[in-house]
Amino acid sequence: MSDLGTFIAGLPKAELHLHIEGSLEPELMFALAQRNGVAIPFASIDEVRAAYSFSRLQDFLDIYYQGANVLVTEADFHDLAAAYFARVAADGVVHAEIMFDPQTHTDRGIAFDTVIRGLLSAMEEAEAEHGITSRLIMSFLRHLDEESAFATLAMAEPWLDRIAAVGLDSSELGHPPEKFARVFAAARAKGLRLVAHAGEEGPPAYVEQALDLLGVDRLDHGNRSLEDPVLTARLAREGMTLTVCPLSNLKLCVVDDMADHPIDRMLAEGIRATVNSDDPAYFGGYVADNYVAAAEARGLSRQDLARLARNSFLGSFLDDAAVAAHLARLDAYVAEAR
Ligand SMILES: Nc1ncnc2[nH]cnc12
Ligand SMILES: [Zn+2]
Repeated sequence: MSDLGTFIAGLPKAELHLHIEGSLEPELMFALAQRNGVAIPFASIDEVRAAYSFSRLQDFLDIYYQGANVLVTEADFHDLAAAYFARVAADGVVHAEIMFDPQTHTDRGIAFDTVIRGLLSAMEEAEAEHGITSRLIMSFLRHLDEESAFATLAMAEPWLDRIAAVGLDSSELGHPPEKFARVFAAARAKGLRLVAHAGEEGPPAYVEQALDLLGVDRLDHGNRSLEDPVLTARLAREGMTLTVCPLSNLKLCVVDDMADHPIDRMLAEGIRATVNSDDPAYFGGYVADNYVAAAEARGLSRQDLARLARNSFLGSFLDDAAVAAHLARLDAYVAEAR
């Protein structure tokens, strides 16, 4: 590993933008397809990987929802999340706030309880085995209607003490945040934190809606905010965390080239940007790979990388004491590496 790679792998960090269904590696997809007798339209693992070529978000989503069909039992959800935690333990991840999409599973007859029990047991194990703490974010699929989101929130009722936040993902264009303003208000009233994807493919106006109509605590992606200088200044002024995903942006053509990635511009504008993997099994890398790709393409310094890791704790839903402890460990690591 390069010096840069070694520094990044050891840098304590939180991952704040990770869809657990997007960490389904082709090897596990095949194993689960066999275990559950589910047919998949691929003859080999190489064929699966060859299909991962996308020119927009929707190309990816079509394949991602198809892949999720192999997830059936509580053990499947457990194994999926356990594989993620084992993998990112090597990436310096000490805390992860992971999204799951209940509707992807409940709409095909899998019980909400099956999904969440599997994920929660893997999260408990990850803390014991890898020292990684984690939180759950329940994301609503924005291509579905408000009624379906409300039904999902109702299913989550017995589990609210184990869910940190709700999120909003899937096809952005044509599904503005305003469509979910009432569901987000209801989630807020139940004590949940709020995050939403906005400004990945959607315009700056969608980011404004996420802030003003949903009242999000954190913004997923947010790239297109930079098209609007007033919005850019507002995000910086309000200390809004952006969970940016460089390899995802490249794979989904949000940027044409990593050399054009705006991560350092976000930092220069004073935005609390973080680096995350989004759907690592589909986009060619886990969180440390995202730091390395951005650092190499944009010439990020160790100071920039430490800033990004620092932002990941500041933008997390951990309490102040836990954030302070992580920051102290991060500072010690950076001082030691000098
Ligand atoms: N990058 C992304 N954007 C929107 N929805 C998603 N679901 C999983 N990954 C996503
Ligand atoms: Zn995402």
